[in-house]
Amino acid sequence: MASYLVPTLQQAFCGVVGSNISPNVTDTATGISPATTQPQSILGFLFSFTALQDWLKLIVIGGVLESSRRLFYSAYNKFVNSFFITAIFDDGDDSYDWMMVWLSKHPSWAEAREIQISTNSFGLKSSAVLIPGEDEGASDLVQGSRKLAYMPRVSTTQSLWFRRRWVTVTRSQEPSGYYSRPEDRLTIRIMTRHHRVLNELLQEAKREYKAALEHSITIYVSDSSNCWRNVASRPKRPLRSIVLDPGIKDLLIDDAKDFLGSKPWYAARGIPFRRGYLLYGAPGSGKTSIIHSLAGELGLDVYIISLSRVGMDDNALSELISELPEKCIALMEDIDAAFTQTLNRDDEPSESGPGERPDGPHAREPPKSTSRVSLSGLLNALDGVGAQEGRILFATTNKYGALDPALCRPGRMDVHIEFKLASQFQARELYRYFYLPEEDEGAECEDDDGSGKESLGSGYAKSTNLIDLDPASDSSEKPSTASIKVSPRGNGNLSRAPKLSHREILQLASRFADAIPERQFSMASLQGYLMGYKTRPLDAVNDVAAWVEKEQSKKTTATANLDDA
Ligand SMILES: Nc1ncnc2c1ncn2[C@@H]1O[C@H](COP(=O)(O)OP(=O)(O)OP(=O)(O)O)[C@@H](O)[C@H]1O
Repeated sequence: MASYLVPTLQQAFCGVVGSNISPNVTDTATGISPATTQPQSILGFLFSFTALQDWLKLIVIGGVLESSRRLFYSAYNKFVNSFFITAIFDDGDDSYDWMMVWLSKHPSWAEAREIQISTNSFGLKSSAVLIPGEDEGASDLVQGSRKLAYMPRVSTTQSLWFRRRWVTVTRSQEPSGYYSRPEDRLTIRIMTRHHRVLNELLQEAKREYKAALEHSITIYVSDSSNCWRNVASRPKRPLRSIVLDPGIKDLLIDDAKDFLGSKPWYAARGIPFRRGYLLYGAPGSGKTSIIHSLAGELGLDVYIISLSRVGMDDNALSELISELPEKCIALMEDIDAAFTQTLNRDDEPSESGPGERPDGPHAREPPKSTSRVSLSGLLNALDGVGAQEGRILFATTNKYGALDPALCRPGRMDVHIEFKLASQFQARELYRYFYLPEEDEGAECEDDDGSGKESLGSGYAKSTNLIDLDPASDSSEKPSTASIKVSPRGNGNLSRAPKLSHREILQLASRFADAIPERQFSMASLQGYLMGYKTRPLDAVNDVAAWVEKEQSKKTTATANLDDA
């Protein structure tokens, strides 16, 4: 074919060249100029039968070559891939966050030459603020701050070693969703034939991620598309910081721990593996705080179910509850509000049982429901067929009496606990914890047995000159801020705190508690009062009687106004 094509093309080419040399020369035989004949002869040649045969041959040979090339590459890729496991992680999935946190700490990943700097939290909900080297000596996360992450730029592939296996990591952006918005994707290829190595990598990444969250709990809420979204990580609150009447905290923690370890027991008896706690009582008495603290103690995430969320109805609620993970705390705050929003949330807490409305002058009409979640929808969601097993449900309310008995029955709410206004015992313990937050358990015991030993762990340094804190003693000897030496220690407000011994704090705590009338003030209001005396424990005690008087007269006026209305 080539032997045929070459002379013909040469002939055509020469004709064209010739026409350029003497463009005005006309072919005498035909009367047509060569410039017009040459393209026609080329076209004629190209579509002649013999040439078409040659084209066909070219196409067939080209096709065979291309197919063999593709076949070879696909076989080659298959062969190479058989030595690798490829895992894809999409942004928005928890596993993506595990991997990103793990990778951001990996030396090879951080040594990339084309770097993207990121303050992203990757679900840890604490943005990175420290530049590497800026925080010598400070441990990450413990102080609530993380280092910036150095990451390879998108579309680059980085390689690293994991358990003597070669791993390549590629960051890319792929269009996703309705508007094809680019979303980050991580592709990890591990040189191994076993999923075991991938699982080990995932386990390590998840472990590190959890360790980063060790000092915090993760809070989830449902978004407008009815999916659970990780919205915050909160520092764990020590159980000791919540002061309840003796026995309540132990009851809650023991019961919840016992439940979490009893899955086989429930299965053997065919009882649905769920537990519900109803915490009711005065506002600001620690219901929400104890739930968050328990979540930290039990290592569970908190899923907040808001019955009054826009778009929440029976179906959405049931779907949300069925999507809860196996071990978690589901929290429904102010469970009464969804059905009784016409009631004032600040009404006196009801002493009556569920379904028993208080009679008397303040009794109201049965409240109308304003929520799109119906009571039967809620009941079904809590223990219907789709209800998740293994979850602990906490519900809180200030109006126990307004709740439907069906909602409170065992199986839905197994344990009911009342939270009352502060007792003197609580006031004393609150004061003590407020000014001695770092006191260890041992120190508490030492003092409780009356030995009067002082705590070395006290937030307040040991005082050499003990002052007389006995209120019974002569008023001229009563402690006042003027009689306390102010010793600067460290930076910030605490540097202005006086040096008081452990024993002195305890004595002040007792005096503080004596001034608080039993069950009249919420713990939140006592905490609010002490906040005004962060560095003045003595003034807090000296001024408390006046504060109590003022608050009581405010309450009397408010009640009188309510009666007049
Ligand atoms: N028993 C308590 N011990 C220590 N602090 C408390 C206690 N009760 C309340 N507080 C403090 O008061 C504030 C409010 O508490 P919390 O939100 O837990 O009360 P609540 O009972 O859930 O109130 P509400 O019914 O209004 O939601 C918190 O900052 C908490 O630190």
